[in-house]
Amino acid sequence: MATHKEIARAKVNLTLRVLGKREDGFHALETRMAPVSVADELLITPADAYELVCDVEGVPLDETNLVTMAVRIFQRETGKDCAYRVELVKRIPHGAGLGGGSSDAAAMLRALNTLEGTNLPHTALADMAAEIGSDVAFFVFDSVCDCVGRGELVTPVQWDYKVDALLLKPSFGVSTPHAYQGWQQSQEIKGIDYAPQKFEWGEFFNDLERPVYEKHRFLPELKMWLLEQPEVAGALMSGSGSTMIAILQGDAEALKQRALKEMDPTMWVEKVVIG
Ligand SMILES: C[C@@](CO)(OP(=O)(O)O)[C@H](O)COP(=O)(O)OP(=O)(O)OC[C@H]1O[C@@H](n2ccc(N)nc2=O)[C@H](O)[C@@H]1O
Ligand SMILES: Nc1ncnc2c1ncn2[C@@H]1O[C@H](COP(=O)(O)OP(=O)(O)O)[C@@H](O)[C@H]1O
Repeated sequence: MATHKEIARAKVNLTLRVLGKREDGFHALETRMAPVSVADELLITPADAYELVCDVEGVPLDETNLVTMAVRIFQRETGKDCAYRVELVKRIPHGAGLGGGSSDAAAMLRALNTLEGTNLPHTALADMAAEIGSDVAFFVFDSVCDCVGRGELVTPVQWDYKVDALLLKPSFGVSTPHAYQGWQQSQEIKGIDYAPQKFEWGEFFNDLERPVYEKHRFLPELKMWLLEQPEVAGALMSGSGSTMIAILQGDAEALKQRALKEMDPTMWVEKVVIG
């Protein structure tokens, strides 16, 4: 059988409201998430036993990899062998708030559902996904969704837009648990704009900016710098960071070159389409 290719798109959070801490330690959320055009790839070939390889260093290749977790849950729930060699081609940076690992896991569930001929509905895959992580169910649908609960209760929404954006990620990442832990005690930094931004496609805000900006002062500086640039219609941190989303109203390349020169030459910068 030929190699099966599954695309795992990254996400951004267009809105993220933290409602409070739950008894199980997770935080209750309301978030609208949207896929973006930057993506990892899973190249899947039949083999004697399951095996995972990756083209970049630093991604765990043991049972903690979210792709492997997806395989184990699928095997348990369906009784299938899932003997494949999976080549993971990483293009989504990690610790970025772009959900790379979560998207890889959901892509693996979608691929197994096709390759093993199980034809499970998205809702059944989303139940498996929720065991892996709060964000994973969203990636099963691979479309704009409103997510509640701890993020795992997902409803696809009609969203007929294609929005050009520039993603900018400094070389440091942000730990998701740390972002949530700091939420309750955190304060706004004077002079930084946290207010919801309004677009024809909806609102744009993120309650995790407050705790993350307190710890990583470069991020609010980057946001405010972006908001002053003529090419930028809006700017917001994605998820728990450290990626900043700049909504474009002008030339992406000119903005990218200026950001690298004036803010940080080591940033990962990528032009994407949201939606
Ligand atoms: C913040 C968000 C926004 O979309 O994404 P990222 O920015 O990390 O990509 C998500 O809520 C991240 O989802 P995900 O990365 O799947 O989180 P999980 O593995 O389930 O949880 C990691 C840890 O984050 C905290 N956590 C996560 C989700 C949630 N609703 N409340 C929490 O408090 C918990 O401390 C948990 O142990
Ligand atoms: N398939 C995977 N790709 C990337 N990271 C993974 C994967 N599986 C597990 N991880 C671990 O998850 C961590 C968070 O990665 P990721 O989900 O891509 O970022 P984020 O939580 O910021 O969206 C990584 O540092 C890595 O140790």
